Amino acid sequence: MIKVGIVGGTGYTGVELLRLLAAHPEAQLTAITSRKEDGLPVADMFPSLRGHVDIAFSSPDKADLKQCDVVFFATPHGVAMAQAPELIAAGVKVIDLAADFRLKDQATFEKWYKIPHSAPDLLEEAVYGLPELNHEDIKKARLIANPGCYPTTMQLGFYPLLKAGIIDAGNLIADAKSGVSGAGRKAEIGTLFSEASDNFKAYGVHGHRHTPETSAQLQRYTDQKVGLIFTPHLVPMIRGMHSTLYARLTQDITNDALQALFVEQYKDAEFVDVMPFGSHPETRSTRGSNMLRIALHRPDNGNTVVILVVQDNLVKGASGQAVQCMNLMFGLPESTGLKQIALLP
Ligand SMILES: NC(=O)C1=CN([C@@H]2O[C@H](COP(=O)(O)OP(=O)(O)OC[C@H]3O[C@@H](n4cnc5c(N)ncnc54)[C@H](OP(=O)(O)O)[C@@H]3O)[C@@H](O)[C@H]2O)C=CC1
Ligand SMILES: CC(=O)N[C@@H](CCC(=O)OP(=O)(O)O)C(=O)O
Repeated sequence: MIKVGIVGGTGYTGVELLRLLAAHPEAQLTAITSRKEDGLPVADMFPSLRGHVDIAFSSPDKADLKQCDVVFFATPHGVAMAQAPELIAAGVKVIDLAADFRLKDQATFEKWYKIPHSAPDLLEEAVYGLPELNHEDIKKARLIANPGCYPTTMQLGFYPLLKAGIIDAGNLIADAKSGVSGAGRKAEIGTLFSEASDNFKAYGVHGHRHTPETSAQLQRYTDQKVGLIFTPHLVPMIRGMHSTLYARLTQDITNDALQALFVEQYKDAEFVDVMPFGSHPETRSTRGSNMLRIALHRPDNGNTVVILVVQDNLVKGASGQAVQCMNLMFGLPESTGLKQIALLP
């Protein structure tokens, strides 16, 4: 059994990790931290876990994380970088759901996250945890930088076209919508029911930290200079993410050939569903599951491809993806414990 620790077990990605790992046949929940709930049985806070999780929260300074084989950090940016060096030196694998190790360039990280990086020596070693594109490196990794939720949709949507060299990489556009759980469980005015429900708005239009993350990753796959305009929106639902991506074709290609590119690229990807050309994927078709669905469109058969991508921000956009990485790091089949079918309605 893989002994698992979770730092930040009371947040939304933390409890999602608990839901997935409690049902994982090879994982043993060993330490779960909370600064505020030290000693409280986990299932007292989350009754959905009664009968499945029988340990209590412990404060991060008391939790013996070094006895674990892997520790997930489901914490705000800046927490994992403080503890990862010691854990890794002790032979513990680390999976950070925050952004501490996602950007290789320290200055870019500090510019966007406005905190000094305390473990820059680990930036080079960290492996970006997007299994569909980084499978082999993840298997060997000691430290995983789990991708942001929006960047997962943007990368998996643009990648086949970029790799084929048939789009203008300098003019990528992503118009994306997230459910409110994307902002986490912490108390904030913007996520109050009366602020976020029956309402719809864009945010971060002049610049969002997921733009440099996505651009830096996409840049690995093309010689052209990547240019990305990304506009996130908050939609009045709890879970779910819908990204509408636009790319300009630079070569003649039929719709069948476009579709074939995506089908071929993801034929072995258990968690990417390339739907029939012209489909309209719904966020609820991924709710609670680790599946990401993609559908291609070509308005008026012109030179713009529209790529629709949906996922559950808490599963494929965060905790499910992190468990997928754990499976690879420990030599397990990638889908172990991740076969949940989406909830409908
Ligand atoms: N929500 C989402 O859809 C996604 C989130 N992420 C990223 O995952 C991370 C977690 O997000 P989310 O679960 O939404 O956040 P939440 O705000 O819901 O939870 C944060 C958790 O971190 C703990 N925590 C906060 N500060 C510290 C600290 N200094 N030391 C130790 N623990 C701390 C909190 O617990 P306590 O106060 O009890 O200690 C809580 O359990 C974030 O970095 C987020 O950006 C990534 C992709 C998607
Ligand atoms: C709706 C909402 O607020 N979403 C979050 C993104 C969540 C995520 O992926 O976060 P990290 O990259 O910070 O880990 C945001 O836009 O800040």
